[in-house]
Amino acid sequence: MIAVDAAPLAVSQVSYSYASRARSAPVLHDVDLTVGVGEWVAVMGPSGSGKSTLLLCAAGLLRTSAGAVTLDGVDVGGASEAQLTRLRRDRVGFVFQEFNLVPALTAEQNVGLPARFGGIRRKRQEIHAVLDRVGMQPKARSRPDELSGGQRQRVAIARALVSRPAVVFAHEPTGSLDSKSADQVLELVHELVQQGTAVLMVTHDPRVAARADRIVWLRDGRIVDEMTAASTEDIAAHLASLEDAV
Ligand SMILES: Nc1ncnc2c1ncn2[C@@H]1O[C@H](COP(=O)(O)OP(=O)(O)OP(=O)(O)O)[C@@H](O)[C@H]1O
Repeated sequence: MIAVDAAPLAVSQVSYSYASRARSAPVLHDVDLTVGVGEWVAVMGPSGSGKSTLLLCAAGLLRTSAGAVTLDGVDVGGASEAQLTRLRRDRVGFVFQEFNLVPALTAEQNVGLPARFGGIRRKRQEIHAVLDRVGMQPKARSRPDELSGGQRQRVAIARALVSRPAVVFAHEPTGSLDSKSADQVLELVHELVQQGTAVLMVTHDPRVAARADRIVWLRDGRIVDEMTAASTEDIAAHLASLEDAV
């Protein structure tokens, strides 16, 4: 068991209410969650249970209404916007379907981008080596609109691999992919985890969650269950039982 203060990600007693629904019940209630070095945690639960909100709070993209988030040793609630920007740029990776790559830049430029923001120019050789690892070296000069969904996700993961972030936040990383591309993306996530990165991933897909070390179940904004080493069938059955209970 990893001590909470040594974990790359620690969410402690976090609650969250959207301002537009301030009078209604919070969307997250007293959530506690720790992701250790080289640990892959999947968040599952019925639609509207608060998975995306939890991910955004954990990544410091939403300021929590109560509780604390420690990301790579930084108290997110006490950090300035500039500190948060640096943290996200240097220590955190995002694999989100919606905002993965900069459309105007080629694959190789996208992979080198976080370092450029930090004033570092990565060697082309290093970028091409990592693109090669994800099978995208031949497309190094292509822009995102010239790539398939799976190819774009692979470039996004190459960017995370090269930056060696402490934590990667992933939201439905295989959502729009065919099963072969999805398998490739999951294999790359596994490589990230082996490299020591902590991964927090929201997914609806039991096959994806079955690859994680641990599954955390949300219902009505609360953690109601945890599973380790679960089969796809067990996960699907548990999801169905929670959905029926909603
Ligand atoms: N920007 C927002 N403003 C107000 N309410 C919101 C906002 N975003 C989400 N909600 C509400 O907060 C609750 C949790 O939403 P969230 O998107 O976190 O759930 P989810 O488990 O990720 O859902 P899904 O599986 O459908 O993506 C829902 O009731 C949703 O309607």
